[in-house]
Amino acid sequence: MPSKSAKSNAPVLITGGTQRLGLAIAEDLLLQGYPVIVTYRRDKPAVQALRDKGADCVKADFSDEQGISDFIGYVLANYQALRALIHNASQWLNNTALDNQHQLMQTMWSVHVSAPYQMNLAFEELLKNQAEQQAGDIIHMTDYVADKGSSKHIAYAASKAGLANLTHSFAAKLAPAVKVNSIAPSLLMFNQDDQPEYRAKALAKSLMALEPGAGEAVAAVNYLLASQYITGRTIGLDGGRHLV
Ligand SMILES: NC(=O)C1=CN([C@@H]2O[C@H](COP(=O)(O)OP(=O)(O)OC[C@H]3O[C@@H](n4cnc5c(N)ncnc54)[C@H](OP(=O)(O)O)[C@@H]3O)[C@@H](O)[C@H]2O)C=CC1
Ligand SMILES: Nc1nc2c(c(=O)[nH]1)N=C([C@H](O)[C@@H](O)CO)CN2
Repeated sequence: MPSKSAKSNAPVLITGGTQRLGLAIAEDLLLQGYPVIVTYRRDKPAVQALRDKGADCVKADFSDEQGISDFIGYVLANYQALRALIHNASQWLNNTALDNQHQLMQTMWSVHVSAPYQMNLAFEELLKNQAEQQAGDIIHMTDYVADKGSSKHIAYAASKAGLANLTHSFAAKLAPAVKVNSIAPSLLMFNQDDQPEYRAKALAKSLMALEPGAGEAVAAVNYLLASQYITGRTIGLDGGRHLV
């Protein structure tokens, strides 16, 4: 059973929950006593480690329609309620990541917009089924560049803007049983292959000029889960980048 701090024994579903921010969120919620479902694409040690902690780890690729449909079918066949749905899965593709620009935009749209859109619709009743005491939650992990754009990640930024727009529509559609919010990070965690020059430039983009780590995202998720009132809003985790 979940700890006192966990308001419901319905699971939290985190897409892309086996590395970096998603993994940190999944591990924190497991420690609080929430049941957790995570999705992953690539096998890695964290998958078994999460299974050992009781998580349901489901292999799923949201870059195509069948992958999204298969995953939705699995959840509907195996679960009757969800405490929260956290759309974290993402590919940070730059403008030249694929030769075919149509495929690049399709992939970004599929992972960042179509998959969250279809899951939000398909899981509406599951999120409402647990709302006896606490509203259910949908959290969209967007990005600072959803508002500002990105010259090097154009399709990525556009798709994150689409995801941010889903927050407005679904907040209005699902209230008051379900709250729907975005978390819009800028730099939280570098990638292992980020070079010193890139790191220095990235740090200089914000007033705080630091790499805070996954804890910022974990704290923001917990704030939203605990709130009775916030919906249709975006929490910016960007170190004051908008004022630089
Ligand atoms: N890290 C940061 O500083 C920032 C992060 N964000 C956002 O926060 C979220 C988490 O960031 P971060 O932890 O760095 O994310 P990652 O780049 O580490 O990706 C998270 C997960 O998404 C999964 N994923 C990728 N493509 C697909 C796909 N086609 N179908 C299903 N799953 C997929 C991956 O699964 P697998 O590993 O199994 O392939 C991966 O584990 C993302 O939405 C990101 O855009 C925004 C701004 C800054
Ligand atoms: N899916 C991902 N999206 C983003 C990542 C990432 O690693 N995976 N990283 C960033 C950067 O940190 C950027 O915010 C600062 O350079 C953006 N999105």
